Parts: sequence; structure tokens; C-alpha cells
Amino acid sequence: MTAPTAPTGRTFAKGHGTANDFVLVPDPAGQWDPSPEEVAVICDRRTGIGADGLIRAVRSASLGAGVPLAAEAEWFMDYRNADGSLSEMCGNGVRVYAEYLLREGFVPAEAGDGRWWSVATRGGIKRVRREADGQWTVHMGPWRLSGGAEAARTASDALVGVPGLDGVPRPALSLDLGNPHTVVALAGTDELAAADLTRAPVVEPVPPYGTNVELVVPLHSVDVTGDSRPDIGEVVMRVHERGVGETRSCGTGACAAALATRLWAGAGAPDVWRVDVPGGQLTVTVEPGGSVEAGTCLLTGPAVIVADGVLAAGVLEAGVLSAG
Ligand SMILES: N[C@@H](CCC[C@H](N)C(=O)O)C(=O)O
Repeated sequence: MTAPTAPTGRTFAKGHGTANDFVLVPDPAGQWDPSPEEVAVICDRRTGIGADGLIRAVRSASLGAGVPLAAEAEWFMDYRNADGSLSEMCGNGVRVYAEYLLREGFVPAEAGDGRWWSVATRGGIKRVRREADGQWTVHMGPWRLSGGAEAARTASDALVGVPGLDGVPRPALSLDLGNPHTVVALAGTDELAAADLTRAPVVEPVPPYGTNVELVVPLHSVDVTGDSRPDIGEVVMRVHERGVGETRSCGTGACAAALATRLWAGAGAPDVWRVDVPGGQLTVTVEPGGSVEAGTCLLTGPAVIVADGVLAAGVLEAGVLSAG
């Protein structure tokens, strides 16, 4: 059993992006390094606050001398999954984190004025921008097919058994968005609804660091400008997240879903994709200059802070003890 390290009476905020929800804990000086058990206690939906993940707001400079991130990004997003495991990146979380930093006054008010500024993550520096409608756009930085050129050629590098379906493993594509993803196309929305994501999909070969699995059904592409090249693609997605289970949305997963579907659609596929998730809608924009196997993309979606609170004294200690 790990001894609790958090002072009790700790404040937190609760927020979500397309119903992917987070507990945000301010720790500017980097004095609290929660154990996996403590994170799990906080994220428990019955005995804790309840969330898909915990975000610790830490000044990059407090991470230690020589951390190169501090010069570029004042704040580091320390992201933990609900089971206490670390992740490199969270696309919904970084938007909610940006909204939280702005609301707390941790960044100047001008950071909400449509300009780009930077947040540090384990997956590298991510630039964020608040749009006029209050949504946030994240420059997600580099993505790549985990299987490189060969995966681009075969359009698949893994097999996924989806619980609740016919038991036949489906071809899938692995992508790296800073964190790992495996995208599987299903035949239609009936299959998507029938998948049982209370159980983890079985991925072969087994990814060395685990993976988030996206089930997708491409819908249609729309030619808005009438030049016969589709301008917007649309895909519907459910996700099983590493370290959590099924969630109602995943921002990095939406990017992976859009990028895989775009590759499968072939030459002339749109660069802008609407991704419908159970918790809402996200937009993924593939930037020019990439190839079929690597590039950069943007993610746009909402970020909402819904509550502020104080963790009651003794909760972590009691939770960690009862979990043990
Ligand atoms: N929901 C997030 C991804 C969170 C991390 C993921 N579960 C992992 O372990 O990589 C998103 O919006 O991207």
C-alpha cells in the first residue's frame, strides 16, 4: 500500500470535453505526486468525485532544472488515466486544461483572445487557441502510422477482436498521436451499437504499451464548395480507452479515427473530418504537407468547467486504505 502524499482539503475543478470528463487539481509548485491508488480513489464514480482522468496543473519550471519545456510552455499538463496510469497526451483534456488555466487566471486573459499559446505534455508541446465561439483548437503536433510505409501500403497492421460481435478478428490500423491508438472500421452503425465495450477489445500483436481502440463507421463526405472534391468527411466513433474503459469521447482517438478513415478513403479524401462520438462532435483538420504515413493535424471541440470543490479531509487516506 502506498502512503497518501496529498494534503487533504485540496481544491479541484471538474470539467469535460464532449463528455470525456476530468478532475483538475492545481499544483503550481509541483508538490503533489499522486500515487496510482490516489488517482483511482478520486476518479471512482461511486466513492470518489468520478472522472475519466485526473489533470494536475503544474508549472513546467517546477519540474526541475533543465526541463526544456519551461521556456516554451509555462504550464505542464500532468495527465493520469482513471486507473492511475500515466498517459502522454489527452486531446479533450488539453482543451479543458487550457480553459481551466484561463479561468483560474494562471495565464493572462489575452490567452482567450484567439491567439496561439503553448501547453507542455508528456507527448510534447501542444499549441492551443480559443475560438470566437468558445471552442478550443489544439495543434496536435506530429502523428504517424505506427507501422510506417508498410502499414500505409497494406492499410492495416493489426487484428482486433471486438467483444459482442461475431468473434472474427477485424483488420485495424495503429497510429501514434503521442499516445497509442488502434482503429477498426465496422460494417455499419448496427455493428457499432452491438459492440460490447465493457470488455477490452483484443489487439494482435499485443501493443507494447497498451492501446486505445477506436471503432469507426465512415458516414459520408460532403462537397461544400461544389468543386467535386469532398471538403468534409464524417465518421462515427466509439472508443475503449487504455486505463479507463469505454468513454464518451477521446480527442486523440478522434484524430486517429479521422486519419485512418482518410487513408482508407484513398486519394482525394477530405482534409477536414467531423467525428461524432457519444458525447458530442469534434473536428479534425489534417494540415497540408504531410504524407499518408505521417503529418500534423488540428483538433477543435468544446471545453467546459462544470464545478469547483474541495476534497474532504481523510478521503484519500480512507480510499487508499479500503482499496488496499
Ligand atoms: N481521452 C483522451 C486520451 C486519454 C489518455 C488515454 N486513455 C491513454 O492512455 O493514452 C483524449 O481525449 O485524447
